[in-house]
Amino acid sequence: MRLVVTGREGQVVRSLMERAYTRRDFDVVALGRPELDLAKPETIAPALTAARPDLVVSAAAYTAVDQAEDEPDLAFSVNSTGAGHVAAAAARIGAPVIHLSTDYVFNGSGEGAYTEDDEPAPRSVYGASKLAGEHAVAKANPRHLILRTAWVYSPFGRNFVKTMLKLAVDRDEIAVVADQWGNPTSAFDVADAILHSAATLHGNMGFASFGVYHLAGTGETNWSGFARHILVTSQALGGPYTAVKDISTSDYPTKAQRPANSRLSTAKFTSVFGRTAPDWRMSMKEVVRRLLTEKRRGR
Ligand SMILES: NC(=O)C1=CN([C@@H]2O[C@H](COP(=O)(O)OP(=O)(O)OC[C@H]3O[C@@H](n4cnc5c(N)ncnc54)[C@H](OP(=O)(O)O)[C@@H]3O)[C@@H](O)[C@H]2O)C=CC1
Ligand SMILES: Cc1cn([C@H]2C[C@H](O)[C@@H](COP(=O)(O)OP(=O)(O)O[C@H]3O[C@@H](C)C(=O)[C@@H](O)[C@H]3O)O2)c(=O)[nH]c1=O
Repeated sequence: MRLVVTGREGQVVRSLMERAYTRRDFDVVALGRPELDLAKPETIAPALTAARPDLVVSAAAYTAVDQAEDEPDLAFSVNSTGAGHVAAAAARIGAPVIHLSTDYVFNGSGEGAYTEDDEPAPRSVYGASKLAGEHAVAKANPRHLILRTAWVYSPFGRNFVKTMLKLAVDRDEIAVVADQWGNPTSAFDVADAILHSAATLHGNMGFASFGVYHLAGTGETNWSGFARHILVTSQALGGPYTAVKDISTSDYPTKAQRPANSRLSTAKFTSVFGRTAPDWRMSMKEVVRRLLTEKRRGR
């Protein structure tokens, strides 16, 4: 089965390439700029058509949450218009699309974990552009899976785990918000879920499983708890450690507002696809171990 994925250097794209490398049943092709530029709609259909996908994975996005507040037009053109064109091109080729979205579509005032039936109401330009992207994808290609994930980390690109390990080297203490709750998710677990759901869709194309799903690491924490666990794990593996101080959102002003609660219920994905992402602490340990090993090897 040939998967064509948008983006080349993103966390999820690189994790997908790595996970598919050892599998005979998947051939993954990554398309990035300049041949596929989500901000240039005219590049999208030709690049996707030439790559001959059985299924398209729409993983590229404008992900700079604070910067998006200053560049709303670009964020919407990439995350909404561009995503819509990807889904439309896939439909014309006859391919389903798996599109990635975010917990930041919710406003965070809810109490428990959000389900797919809860009403999104984004607080940020990034969240609003991703919600508009969900609508554009669903309209352009009825054969879609929209996977909302959260707090993604990996050995690749920019993410919270890498930031904390870097800050720990020369800070005596890191102050981190303790009043925003969610589910840290390894990009490798997202990649595994994409491969699993792609195989399910391919094996049973008439199966009514298209729609919106939540897919995140099992277990919840806040950013401060996440930071503390990263650093304790790093210390246990011989890496950098520093203390973490709990602060509140008002002590850490940012351009974009983030939800106080963006926990995602993954029950629907589990019940339809028969799979649950591992506990976030287990997956995080593997990523920290790999980052420390790569650092020791000078990579
Ligand atoms: N990171 C997170 O915490 C979360 C991410 N998500 C969603 O998951 C998906 C994957 O995220 P993640 O892997 O972390 O993203 P990254 O930020 O790691 O990578 C984004 C990718 O998108 C590419 N890209 C950006 N703009 C364009 C463009 N105009 N045309 C083509 N490609 C472009 C980037 O290319 P280049 O390398 O050239 O810049 C990069 O390869 C996204 O849809 C994101 O919204 C959802 C929840 C959490
Ligand atoms: C670096 C740092 C961040 N923070 C806070 C700011 C913010 O509230 C929270 C997370 O910060 P970051 O900016 O690293 O993460 P952020 O860019 O908000 O991460 C989001 O990215 C997008 C793409 C998503 O889709 C989301 O699911 C989510 O993962 O931690 C601290 O309190 N102290 C710190 O030293």
